[in-house]
Amino acid sequence: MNQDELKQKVAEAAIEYVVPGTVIGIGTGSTANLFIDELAKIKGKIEGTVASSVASAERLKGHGIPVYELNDVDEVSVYIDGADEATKHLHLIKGGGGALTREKIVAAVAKKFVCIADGSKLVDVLGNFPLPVEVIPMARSYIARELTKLGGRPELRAGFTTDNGNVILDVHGLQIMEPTKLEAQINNLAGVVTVGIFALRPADVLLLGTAEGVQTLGGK
Ligand SMILES: O=C(CO)[C@H](O)[C@H](O)COP(=O)(O)O
Repeated sequence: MNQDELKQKVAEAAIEYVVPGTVIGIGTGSTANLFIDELAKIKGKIEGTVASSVASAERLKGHGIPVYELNDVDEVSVYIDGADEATKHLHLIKGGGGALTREKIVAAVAKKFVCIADGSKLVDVLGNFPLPVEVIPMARSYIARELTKLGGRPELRAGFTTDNGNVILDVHGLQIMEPTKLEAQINNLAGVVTVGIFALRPADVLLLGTAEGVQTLGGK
């Protein structure tokens, strides 16, 4: 099976985690897109969704699935999203698609976070994938210097602006041995909006698409 087929398998498997009659949090990226397409088949069973990006909101609306503002919603039963890297501890790197801040907000609100990914995303140590950091534009140079002090090689994501009007620095060359510590450390830098480490609020469930089938890590 190729990567796209594995993504399709986990997108289908994630439907089991949809709680009928509730608002579902929807992530961003190619795997999340496949999940949206699956969700469309059962759209009558949910109250609606909140989306972690403008792109996902558009796709949901295209299927006729209601999309609410997060501020108008009291509860999100489950958040379903992809990842760029994941460990067996369910720590993640996210933000390859640039939606990390809204993804982290919806994940924080959700009662359960189900991460869906093809098996190639499972790693022993996070950091091979360049770590995205969303930064207020005026702090870009300062944050780049601070990230260099932490041992990384930050690169501005050229020509890219987030849905929040900010820039992204992709940090190469980090071996993230202590994800919760580094997440807090980078988040504490003045001018950082969000770092793409999801460890302080890890996934609750990780569904991995493999040639042998969908592997489930974490709780049900
Ligand atoms: O964090 C993300 C977007 O900001 C995505 O979840 C991540 O980039 C994985 O994307 P894909 O499902 O296309 O492999």
